[in-house]
Amino acid sequence: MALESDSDSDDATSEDVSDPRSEDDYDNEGVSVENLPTMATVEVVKMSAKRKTMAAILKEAAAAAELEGPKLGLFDLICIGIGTCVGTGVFVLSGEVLPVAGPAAVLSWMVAGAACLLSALSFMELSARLPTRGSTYVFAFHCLGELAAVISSVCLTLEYGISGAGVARSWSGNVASMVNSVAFTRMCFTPWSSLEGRYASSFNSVTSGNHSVEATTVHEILDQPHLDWLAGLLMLLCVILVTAGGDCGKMITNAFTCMKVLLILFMSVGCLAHWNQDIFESFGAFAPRGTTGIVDGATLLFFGFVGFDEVCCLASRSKDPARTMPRAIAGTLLGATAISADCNRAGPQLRHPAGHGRELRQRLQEPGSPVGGLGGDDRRGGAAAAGRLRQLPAPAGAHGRHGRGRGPAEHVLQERPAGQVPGALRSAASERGG
Ligand SMILES: NC(=[NH2+])NCCC[C@H](N)C(=O)O
Repeated sequence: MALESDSDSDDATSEDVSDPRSEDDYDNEGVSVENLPTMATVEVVKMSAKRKTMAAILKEAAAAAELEGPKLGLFDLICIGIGTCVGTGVFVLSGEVLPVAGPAAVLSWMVAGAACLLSALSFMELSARLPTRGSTYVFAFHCLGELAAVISSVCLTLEYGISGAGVARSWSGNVASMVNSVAFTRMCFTPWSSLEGRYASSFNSVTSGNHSVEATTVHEILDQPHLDWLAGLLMLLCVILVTAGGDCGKMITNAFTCMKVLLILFMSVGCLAHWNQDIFESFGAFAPRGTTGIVDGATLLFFGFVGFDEVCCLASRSKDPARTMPRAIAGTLLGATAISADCNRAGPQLRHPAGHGRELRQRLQEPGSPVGGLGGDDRRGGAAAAGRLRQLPAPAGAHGRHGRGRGPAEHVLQERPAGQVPGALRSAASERGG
C-alpha cells in the first residue's frame, strides 16, 4: 500500500523511480482475457496474473530508504518487535492459561512460539530478499499476484484491527478499574443488554455470563458484554496520530520495551522469591491435562505473538537488511517466547489457599517480603482485563468462561483425585466458583 501512495506523487523523480503502473514492472504472460464474460472478471483475472518484478520492488525500496529517517540497527528492530508483540497477551493470558495447561503453560508458550516460527522463517527469507516497507503486500504481489496481495493485506488489516481492539479493551478496563467509579464506568461502557433490537438479542445469545442481573459495581459492569467507548476513543486517537505521521522515535520505543521487559523480570523474580511448591513433583502436577492441555494452552496464547511480523514493515529502514532482517525477526520471536514463558514459569510456583489470582499480591504484601507493599488488587487489574479479553472472538473465548459451563480447571477437578491436582489449578477453579 505504501508503495502505491508513493506512485501517486506528481514529483517527477519519485514518479520515475516508483510508478507501479509501468508495464515493465509486471509479468502478464499467458493470460488471454478477450473471451471473459464481464469486465469485473477481466479485472480480477488481470489482477491475479499481475506480479510485481523484483527489480521494481528493489528500485522503490531504494527510493523509499532515502526519504525515510535514521537507520535502524538490530537492537532497535528487536526492541520494536518485542514492544509490539509482548504486552496484553503476556499480562492477561498468563493467568488464563493456567487452568488450561497448569504449570506446563511454559511449554504452551514454546509450542505457540514454534508454530509462529514456521511463518517467521518465510518472513525472514522474504524480508531479506525484498527489503521494503510493504511487507506481506509486496511479498504476495511479487510471488502470487496483485489479487493475492490485496487479499492478504485486507486480512492483515483485519488482524491488526481485531488485535488492536483487544489491547484497547484491556487498557480501558484497567483505566475503569483504576478510576473505580461506577458513574465513570457507566459513562464509558454501555451494556449491550440496554440496547434494544435484534442485534442485542443475537449478541447476548453468544456471549457469556448471566446478564439478567443489574450490574451495580465497576466489575459487574465490565464483566457484561458492552460497547466500550473508551477503547474506541483510544483507537481513534491512535489512528489520528499515525495518519498524521506521528513517530515516537527509536529512543522512546526502546525505553518502553526495556521497561516492559524489566517489569516482567520483576514479576518473575518476585514469584521466585516466594517459591513454595514443587511443580515438578510429578507429570500430573506439571501438566494436569497432559499434552492436550499444553496444545490447548498454545492455541490460547497465539494472541501473545500477534504482531511479531510487524518488524518486516521496517525493512527499508534497516541497516544492511539482508543481514539484519532475518536476525531481527528471529530475535523478536525468540525474545518474546523466552520472556512470556518465563512469566508463566514463575507464577504457578506460588500457592495460596485464598485463590490463584490473589497469590502474588498477598505474597508480596507479607511481612518480610523483599518487595513488600507493591502488589495490587487482582480484581481491579489483570482479572478484569482477562474477562474483557475473553469477550473477543478469539481462541481465549473457547475456554472456560465466567458463569457459563465448566472451564478446563473444573474438568480436571472432576476427573482427578484431589491429591493429584496442583494448587494453582485448584485455586483457579475455586475462584471461578467451581
Ligand atoms: N498488531 C498488533 N500489534 N496487535 C496487537 C498485538 C498484541 C500483542 N501480541 C499483545 O499481546 O499485546
